[in-house]
Amino acid sequence: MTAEAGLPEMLRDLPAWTPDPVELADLELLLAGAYRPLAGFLGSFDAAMVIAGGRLADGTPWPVPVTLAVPKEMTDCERLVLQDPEGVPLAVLQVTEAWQDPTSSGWRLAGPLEPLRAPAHGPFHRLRRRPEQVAAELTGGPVLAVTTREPLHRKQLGQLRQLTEQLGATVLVLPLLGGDHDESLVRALLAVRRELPEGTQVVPVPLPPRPEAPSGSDRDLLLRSHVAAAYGATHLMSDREVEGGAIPAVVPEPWAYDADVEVWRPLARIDPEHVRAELTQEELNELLDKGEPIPEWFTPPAVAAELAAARPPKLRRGLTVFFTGLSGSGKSTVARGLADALIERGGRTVTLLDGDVVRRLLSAGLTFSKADRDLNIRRIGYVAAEITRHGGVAICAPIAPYAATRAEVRKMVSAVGDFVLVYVATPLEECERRDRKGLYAKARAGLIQEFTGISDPYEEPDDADLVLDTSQMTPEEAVQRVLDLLVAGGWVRPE
Ligand SMILES: Nc1ncnc2c1ncn2[C@@H]1O[C@H](COP(=O)(O)OS(=O)(=O)O)[C@@H](OP(=O)(O)O)[C@H]1O
Ligand SMILES: Nc1ncnc2c1ncn2[C@@H]1O[C@H](COP(=O)(O)OP(=O)(O)O)[C@@H](O)[C@H]1O
Repeated sequence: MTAEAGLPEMLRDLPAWTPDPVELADLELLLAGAYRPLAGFLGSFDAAMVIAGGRLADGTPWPVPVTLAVPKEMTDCERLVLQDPEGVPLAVLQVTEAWQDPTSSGWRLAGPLEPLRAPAHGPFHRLRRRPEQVAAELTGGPVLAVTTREPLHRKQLGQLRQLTEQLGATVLVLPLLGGDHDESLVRALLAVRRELPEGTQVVPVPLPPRPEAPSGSDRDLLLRSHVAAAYGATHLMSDREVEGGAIPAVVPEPWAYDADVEVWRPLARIDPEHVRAELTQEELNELLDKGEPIPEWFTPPAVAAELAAARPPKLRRGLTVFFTGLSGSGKSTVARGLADALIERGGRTVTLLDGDVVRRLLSAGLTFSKADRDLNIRRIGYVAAEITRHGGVAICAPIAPYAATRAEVRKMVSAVGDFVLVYVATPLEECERRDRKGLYAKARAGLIQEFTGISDPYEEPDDADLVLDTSQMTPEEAVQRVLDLLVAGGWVRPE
C-alpha cells in the first residue's frame, strides 16, 4: 500500500468512479487478499462460468460473480480510479475488458487492481485487521471461524464452546458488516467474548448480503468459507455442510434449553418434556417492539441491551410519516394537524417538513422538472431518515409524484426506523375546485408549466399504509384516521 501522502500526479487525469456499497466491500476484500485467488473484478467469461457452475474459467472454485458496474460512458477508459463515497481514491483498475451483463444489460469493467490507500474505517477500525495479519497470529492449531450477521445467543455460545473443545480450536468471530446495525452487531459480539474460549478474536469483515447469494444459501456459505480461510481459519461453523468450501464446515449437534435444570445443552441429553422452545425471530421482535425484557435464559443481558438499542420499542422508535398527493389535496393541513396532535400528547419530538416550506429553504432554487422533484424528495428523505435515526418523528408533506423516488425514501428510512406512507387521494376535480393558491387556474391557462395533475404526472401509490380522500371528511377526521393508524401500529399510546 502506498504512503498516505499525496497521490501520484498522473492520477489526476484519470476518470474516477465510486462503486456501490457491495462493490466497495468487494474492492476492500480484493485489495486485502481475502478473495484470493481473485486479484481484481471478473471479466465476462469468468463471471458467466461462476454463475453457471461456481468455478472460474480456469476451473478454480469461486462462488459469486465479483463484478464492477459502471455507466456506459466509462467503458472506453484504460485505467479507472476507484474512490470511496467521499471521493478518496482507493485503487486504480487496469481495465482488461469492458462487457455487458447479459441479464441486466448493464456495463461492467474487469481487470486487476493497483492499491492506493487503505479504506478509511469509522467505529471499530482498530478491529478491522488485514487477513494476513490475523492469520499470522493464529498459526498453530485448528481455528474455528464463526461468520455471522446476527448476535450470538446462549444456544450458539454453548454449541461453539462444545465444538471448540472437540476440535481443540481457537475461535475467530467474523461479524459480517454491511447490514443496518453493524456497530450494534460488533458490540453484541464483543460483549460475549468472555463466554468464549480464551484467545477468541473478533474481526469485522465487510461482507454485505448480496442478491446472488442470499444469507444461508450454498453460495453464501462458500463465500464465507473462502473469506474465513483467508483470515487463517481451518474450520467454519455452519448449520449445514456444503460441497466445495475452502475449509471444512463443522455442523454443531442440535442444542435446546432444558427448563428442568435451566441450562442450554445438547438436545440428545434432555428429557423431551423439559425442552423449552427457542424464541422465534417474530417473538423476539414482538418483545422488542413492546419494550418488554428479553429473557436471560435466551441471551446474555449485554446482548439483549444491544438488541433493544438496535430495535427500540415502537413508542420510542424513530418514525417518518410521509404524506403524498396532488397540490391542494390536503397534505399540509393534515400533516400540520398530526404534528399538533402529537406535540399536544407529548413524549415525542416532531419535525414537520412541509412541501412549500422545504422548497423555500432546503430545496431553494430547484424547479419542478423530474430531476429537481426527485432531488427535492431525496433531500426530504435524507433529513427524515436522520430525524428517524435519532428517534424523532418526521412528518413530510410534499407532492412526491414518482413511485420510485418514494420507494427510495421508504428504503432509506426503514434502514434506521419506521416509515408510514399516507396517500392523500383527494380527486383532482376537488383539488382544482379548492385551488387555494390559484395555481390550477394558472396551469390551465398555460401560465405554469409542468403542473402536477394538469401537465405533469402523478403516479398513484400502490403501497400506501393509509389512503385518505379529504373530499369525504373534515380535516379533524383525516387527522384522527392517521392517529388511529399510529396507535394501532404501536407508535403512539392510545389516549
Ligand atoms: N409545476 C408545479 N407542480 C406542482 N406544484 C407546484 C408547481 N409549481 C409550484 N408548485 C407549488 O409547489 C408545491 C409543490 O412542491 P413539492 O416540493 O411538494 O413538489 S414535488 O414533491 O417536488 O413534486 C405545491 O404546493 P402544495 O399545494 O402544498 O402541494 C404548489 O403550491
Ligand atoms: N378533510 C380535509 N383535509 C384536509 N384539507 C381539507 C379537508 N377538507 C377541506 N380541506 C381544505 O383543502 C385545502 C388543502 O390545502 P393544503 O392542506 O395546503 O393541501 P396541499 O398541502 O396538499 O397542497 C385547505 O384549504 C383545507 O382547508
